[in-house]
Amino acid sequence: MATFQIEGGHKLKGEITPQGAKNEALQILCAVLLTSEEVIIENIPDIRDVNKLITILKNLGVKTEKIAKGTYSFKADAPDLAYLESELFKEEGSSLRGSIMIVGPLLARFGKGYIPRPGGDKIGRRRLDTHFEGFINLGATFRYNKEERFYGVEAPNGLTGTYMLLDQASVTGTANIVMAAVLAKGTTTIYNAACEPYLQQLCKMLNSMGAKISGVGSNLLIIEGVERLGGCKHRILPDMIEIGSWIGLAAMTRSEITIKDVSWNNLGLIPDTFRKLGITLEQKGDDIFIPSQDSYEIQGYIDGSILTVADAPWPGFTPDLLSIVLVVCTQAKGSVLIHQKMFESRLFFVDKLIDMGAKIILCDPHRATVIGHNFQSTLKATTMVSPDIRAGISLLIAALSAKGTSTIHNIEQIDRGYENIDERLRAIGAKITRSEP
Ligand SMILES: CC(=O)N[C@H]1[C@@H](OP(=O)(O)OP(=O)(O)OC[C@H]2O[C@@H](n3ccc(=O)[nH]c3=O)[C@H](O)[C@@H]2O)O[C@H](CO)[C@@H](O)[C@@H]1O
Ligand SMILES: C=C(OP(=O)(O)O)C(=O)O
Repeated sequence: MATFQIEGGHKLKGEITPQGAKNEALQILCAVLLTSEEVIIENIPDIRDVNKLITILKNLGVKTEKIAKGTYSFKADAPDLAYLESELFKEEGSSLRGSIMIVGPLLARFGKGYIPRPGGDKIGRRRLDTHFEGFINLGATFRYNKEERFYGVEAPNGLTGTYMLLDQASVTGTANIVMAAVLAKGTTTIYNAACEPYLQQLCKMLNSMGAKISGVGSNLLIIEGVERLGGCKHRILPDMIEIGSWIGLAAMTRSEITIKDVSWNNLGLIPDTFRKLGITLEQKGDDIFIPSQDSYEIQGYIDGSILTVADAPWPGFTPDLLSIVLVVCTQAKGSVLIHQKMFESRLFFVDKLIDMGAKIILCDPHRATVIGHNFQSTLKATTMVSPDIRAGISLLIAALSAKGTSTIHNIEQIDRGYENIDERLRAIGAKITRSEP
């Protein structure tokens, strides 16, 4: 386990540029399997999960070339499907969540797709029913080996378009079904589709490869199947979760930070949610400027009741920023209810914040009330273990605002989704040291 040592209590200052979006990159990389032609992808973040998926693609026989930092060329003209039945695949495929999205493209193009139970954050139950029900609706047969926790779908005669109403607006589930449907015979209609910017970007990419998807950005996608897809060039959007993390970091450390090139039009409710916590954000071109603020006051509702920040499928507020909002509230003026509706175990990390002196009541696994200190009392440094990626970054933000030197173990969790984070934060004045085991 690698470790960060963080000397907290210092103001930061400067500019930070967000990396490419992790969750978009995972979808886009899987889509390269849909064509035998060259696909060039720009702004790929250099993070653990993405690098693991690139390794899986390489082992699947996809020709991969790094052209420049963040830019790769992929050509899946002669994939080695035998890898899907190897022990190596069982190990590699289960090490991240995003690997599940190779199934749809493989099924569509080669008539079969396999996957071991995928990894990702342990933040509650993470079922895959939506994915497989979608493939079955398109005509695939499904099998699951319970002992090996290995899933398989097959459609030797190809897939056929149909109408389907998803049981939930699953992000990776929608991406998987869309990637299967683009090569199916006839028309597929997907209602209750997820429509995060990650998915909008995936659909744009697929359309540029020759797919016929309409309704992009809504929860009703209509896909007219085509026989083949060609190559394309695609650029990944800035990571909105990183952007939200840096807003939280600026507020908690009372720092003046400019977040560069954020793609404002794709941030949805994120800026306004932080504004409701009293944080000043200014739009300057396509940048976000956050001035140094000695205090930020949580707004109540019009009727005077206490603000709730809750997650919801897009265009609702993303669940991946709730842990960060929670930590920011520990130093706000006022109180808030954080309601994490999607995941059952994502709020348990608040114990660590309580140890640091934060005033938080964990009402149940989904809800926590936070009573902010308004900087009248600083958090105390401590030693902690990062349980998941977003708790990890939240604890790092807490440590940077705390008095004294904190230690965070298991920072591999943070490295899953934040590129070179210690170096980038040191560049704006953070005192962080990494030690490898
Ligand atoms: C690699 C990747 O892209 N991971 C993201 C993806 O995971 P992933 O695609 O795995 O998450 P899903 O969208 O499938 O579901 C997330 C959770 O929310 C629940 N759920 C989902 C939709 C819904 O309408 N109602 C509902 O209760 C699901 O049961 C599940 O527990 O989307 C999640 C939800 O935005 C994000 O946290 C993850 O960062
Ligand atoms: C939950 C997350 O990731 P994953 O789905 O890859 O576990 C996340 O990015 O916050």
